[in-house]
Amino acid sequence: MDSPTTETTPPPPTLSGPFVGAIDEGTTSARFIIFRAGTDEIVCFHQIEVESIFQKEGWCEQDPMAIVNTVNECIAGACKKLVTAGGKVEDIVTIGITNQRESTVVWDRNSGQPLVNAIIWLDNRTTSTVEELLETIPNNARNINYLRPLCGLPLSPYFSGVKLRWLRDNVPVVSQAMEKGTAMFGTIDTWLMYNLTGGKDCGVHKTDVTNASRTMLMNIETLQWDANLLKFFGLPKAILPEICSSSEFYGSIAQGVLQGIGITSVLGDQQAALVGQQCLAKGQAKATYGTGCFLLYNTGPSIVHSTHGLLTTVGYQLGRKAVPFYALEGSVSIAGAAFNWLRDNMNIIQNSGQIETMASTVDNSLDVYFVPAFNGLYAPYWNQDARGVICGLSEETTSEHIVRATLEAVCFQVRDILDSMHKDCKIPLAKLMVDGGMTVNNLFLQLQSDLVGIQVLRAKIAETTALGAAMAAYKAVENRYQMEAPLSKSGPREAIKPSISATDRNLRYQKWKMAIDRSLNWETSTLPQGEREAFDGA
Ligand SMILES: Nc1ncnc2c1ncn2[C@@H]1O[C@H](COP(=O)(O)OP(=O)(O)O)[C@@H](O)[C@H]1O
Ligand SMILES: O=P(O)(O)OC[C@H](O)CO
Repeated sequence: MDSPTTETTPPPPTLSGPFVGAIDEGTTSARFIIFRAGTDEIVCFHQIEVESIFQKEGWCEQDPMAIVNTVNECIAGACKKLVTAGGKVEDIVTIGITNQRESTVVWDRNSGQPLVNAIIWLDNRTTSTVEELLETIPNNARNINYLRPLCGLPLSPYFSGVKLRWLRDNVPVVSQAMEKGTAMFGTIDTWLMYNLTGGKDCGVHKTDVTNASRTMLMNIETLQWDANLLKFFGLPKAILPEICSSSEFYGSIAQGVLQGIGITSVLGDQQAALVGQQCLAKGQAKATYGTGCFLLYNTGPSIVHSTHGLLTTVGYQLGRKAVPFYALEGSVSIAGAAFNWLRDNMNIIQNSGQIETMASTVDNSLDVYFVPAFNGLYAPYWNQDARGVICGLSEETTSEHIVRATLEAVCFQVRDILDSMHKDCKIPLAKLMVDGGMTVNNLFLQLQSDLVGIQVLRAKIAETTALGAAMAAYKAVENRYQMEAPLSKSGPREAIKPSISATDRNLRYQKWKMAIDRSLNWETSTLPQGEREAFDGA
């Protein structure tokens, strides 16, 4: 018979801490990942898809409460797995937040409830707002780059300031709350932080420099909200969160399984991936392929203003007194999202596991080029009136060719960006570090290497975004921690090298450019006079 002590004493934990947790709230899914502190070892994680709502053509929303609930479920799920695996939740020393950027939430200060659905970053409803704002630029200049010297960004529906202005102009409950001083604005990091730290009762209202640098409202040099930018957009400062560094104490979790644990990092997901890939020195770059694709090139403490369509953004600031590091960014709005479209709208695939299998059954895309400009084209074109086109269809074209052309479309968009980076920075990249959901696809990485003519290095772990948030969070609580130190699974990364000739590559890129030409300005293109009359008369 067991002794009484054996019966009452819990088994000793078999998984020892310290651990660091990271919330990664992406466009397609949310996850909570628990790392062994100071390493890239994932102890456990829990992931749940987040539903997007498409009310009208070009619109994309998410329910802010569903985002919070999903994140809480992910936290509970991962912590349960930790305990099942023999770990202790108390050994989670801190947590970080990383998030889809630019997506905009407005809520009521008194109730803590959202006033509207979150407008997601790739939502295109604000094209008319951009047009109206362009009209206000002095000397009738209509220059999308007018605000670049202040915020590093072109005027585009992509950024939060434009979305916020649209809400002010089109949703009375928001404009009234702005006037009364009861509205609060946040990107997804801020909304999560506010809810996790107590909501209307004691929730903190803060963001970090990387997320703030995507609003068009923050001055890229001072890293503070800018009076001239606020005036341009006609927005009140009182609704904005306090801007903090990416690695410092923000607040403590108010309830639930992690109650009392501090939140000590916030980074936009692309900047978090830059950190997670350890691109911590000037000249290093990474590309993350998720819903969209985002290539960030670390420019060190200097601000480089692009003249070739890239964004100037904050890379990270790891501590209140730390020097901010900047980045040049090339943003592609539709990358993995094109496969969601093939699945949900076209029924060409049923799941992402089929993508590589299908695309591998054909040797090439049979001269099919797909520009998935569903919501316009971001870098380097910044053409909000572009729309998707599929060119080169023939009787022989099959769904396999279209799937392969979709993979190639992401690769060509990355080439567009790398060409711009080369022009802006003068030094061509020798290697590209890659991560994100699409990089499990081996064929895709080979195509990326082939179509750009560059060595592609796959990250050791897929979750570099969460890892970056965990690294920045741990840095804030453990000052002996060296972020540049090798991570536990480091060692040589898998390298994929180009396997086609430069002539072939350049020929195919020229065809891509022809497809791009057909996609640009589609929305506003007018029919030739005769055809217009025939159309109107029909
Ligand atoms: N094997 C695959 N091949 C190509 N694309 C894939 C594959 N697996 C997933 N994806 C795409 O990757 C995206 C999800 O990646 P993820 O990094 O989780 O995105 P996010 O951070 O935006 O939520 C989806 O759009 C999906 O279509
Ligand atoms: O959801 P992802 O990972 O494609 O990232 C979204 C970006 O942050 C949008 O700028």
